[in-house]
Amino acid sequence: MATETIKRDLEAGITTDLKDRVSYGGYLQLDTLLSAQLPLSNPEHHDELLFIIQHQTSELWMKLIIHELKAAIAHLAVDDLDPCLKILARVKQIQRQLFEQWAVLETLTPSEYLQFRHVLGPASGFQSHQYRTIEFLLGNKNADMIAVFAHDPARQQALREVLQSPSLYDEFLRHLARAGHAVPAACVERDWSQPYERHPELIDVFRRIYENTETHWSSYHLCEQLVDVEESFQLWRFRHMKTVERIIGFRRGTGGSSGVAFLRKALELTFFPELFEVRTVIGT
Ligand code: HEM
Ligand SMILES: N[C@@H](CC(=O)c1ccccc1NC=O)C(=O)O
Repeated sequence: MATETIKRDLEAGITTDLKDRVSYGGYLQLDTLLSAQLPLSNPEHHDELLFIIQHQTSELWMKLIIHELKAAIAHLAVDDLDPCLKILARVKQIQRQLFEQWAVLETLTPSEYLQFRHVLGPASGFQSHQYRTIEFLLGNKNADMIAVFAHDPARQQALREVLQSPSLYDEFLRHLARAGHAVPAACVERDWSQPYERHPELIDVFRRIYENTETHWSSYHLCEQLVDVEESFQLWRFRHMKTVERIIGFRRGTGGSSGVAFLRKALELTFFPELFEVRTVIGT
């Protein structure tokens, strides 16, 4: 039998002269991106690159989530629900990428991680300003969280500004008030930097929406998108906690917290409490 060569020919139309033109690597700033992985272990530990890239890809996706959530908030502020719905559908898919990515890091064993953990010093994901920005944009306001950015006043100020602005949920409630729903005045105007307090009156607002879906279709759809986003966020937190548990057990974190116990407490936090509470009462 004749030997068959497996080869794809370059088509005549394929551009090969990219001098002074927009190229793949140039457009994407790949020199910058791919030179930003600098393991600290010496001699370099094989698995430190995995650790760095898992974090960097997570931070890139977080950058996009922030971009999208800020746009969603701006659309809600002018009662533009349709683009907001589309954005949240995208955010949900990015979140899926983020929580499914834990499977990659979970191939790191405790033995491997402990061989380079010491190079991390006091660094910790607790100091991720993008993660904290997302939490604030979604409405988990906690001024104490910005203390760890004291070494970087510009970042700390940027976070303070997000802390002091209405969250996605705040803007949704303001929209509902403008649309004629009986939203308590305390939800429409308040000190946005304070933690959100649940308002039982809102359960009736959401009950009306969930029991009259035809009349309130867009709001109903948005409620469900918010529930998706919260659930995806919780799945990320849960998988982070389980990954940490299997890699460092119940050791303290490099950031100084109790570790797994601290992460587990975050699972009790909720961004949109009334949207979960309404589920118990509709149809009753
Ligand atoms: C071996 C892998 C990892 C371990 C052992 C680990 C461990 C921990 C621990 C113990 C904390 C609590 C704070 C502390 O005392 O340090 C924490 C917080 C955090 N980590 Fe990780 N982590 C890992 C990977 C990641 C990755 C890949 C990300 C993605 C960006 C991440 C993001 C975060 C964030 C955002 C927090 C703050 C969570 C909160 O405030 O509730 N971690 N991590
Ligand atoms: N807190 C982790 C260290 C850690 O995971 C970490 C260290 C530096 C940069 C990001 C990290 N990721 C998440 O916390 C630990 O206690 O091992």
